[in-house]
Amino acid sequence: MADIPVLTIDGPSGSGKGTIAQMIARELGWHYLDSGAIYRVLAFASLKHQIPALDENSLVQLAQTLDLQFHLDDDRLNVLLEGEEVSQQIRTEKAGNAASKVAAIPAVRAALLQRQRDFCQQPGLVTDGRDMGTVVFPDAQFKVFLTASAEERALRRYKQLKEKGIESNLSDLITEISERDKRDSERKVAPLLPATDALILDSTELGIAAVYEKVCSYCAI
Ligand SMILES: Nc1ncnc2c1ncn2[C@@H]1O[C@H](COP(=O)(O)OP(=O)(O)OP(=O)(O)O)[C@@H](O)[C@H]1O
Ligand SMILES: Nc1ccn([C@H]2C[C@H](O)[C@@H](COP(=O)(O)O)O2)c(=O)n1
Repeated sequence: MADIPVLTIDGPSGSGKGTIAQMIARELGWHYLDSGAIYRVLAFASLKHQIPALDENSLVQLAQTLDLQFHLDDDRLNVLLEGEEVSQQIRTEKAGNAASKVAAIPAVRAALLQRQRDFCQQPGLVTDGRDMGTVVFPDAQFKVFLTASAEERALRRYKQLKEKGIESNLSDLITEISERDKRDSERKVAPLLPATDALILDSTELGIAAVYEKVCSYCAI
């Protein structure tokens, strides 16, 4: 793993991690891991298999055996659970919150660690999440922590939902995002935190193209 280049992009929900990570993975032809999607699929699968939220042993067993596939297309990431397309279902705010809750269980995180590391293959890996630079790939050559104000991130989510024809309430989104930030940042294991050697980028005032340019220049692409 040591000689495989890895770029980690961590940050809170809606900061633009996935957008930038996918752009760079496509540009370089590197593998792409959306680690948040794993937690989202796990939460979704636990509902599908009717596992009670407090049944940690069953959740861990599900995490160990989760039948999950990712395919990165030209314009989106396709996610399959047990062969069934779930890309849209796992992207709701409800699914994000459910993911944040299962992700706070230390044994669940431990069960998913090697699965994430297995994505590290030649010619390289771009990955986004909360603990990619701190826990999963601590030796990554390039680490970015991408952030933005909660208001700006909620506004991005509001526009994203509107484009999909889904009406939402901006102040509810700000509340949901802030609550998720708090849970992800305050949990005991692998909290949302910049790695000490990460480039910290605040994108509140930056568009996608400007963030992409800054990350490319940091990685000397
Ligand atoms: N710098 C930016 N300026 C404006 N809009 C942006 C910027 N970066 C991303 N967006 C938009 O914000 C929305 C959320 O972006 P994205 O899904 O990449 O965030 P994320 O950090 O991966 O979120 P999550 O953690 O919830 O998966 C998308 O609609 C995306 O197009
Ligand atoms: N490395 C990761 C990635 C994600 N999570 C948890 C916490 C998030 O709120 C949730 C959904 O992630 P998203 O798709 O919004 O990036 O999953 C985590 O704990 N660690």
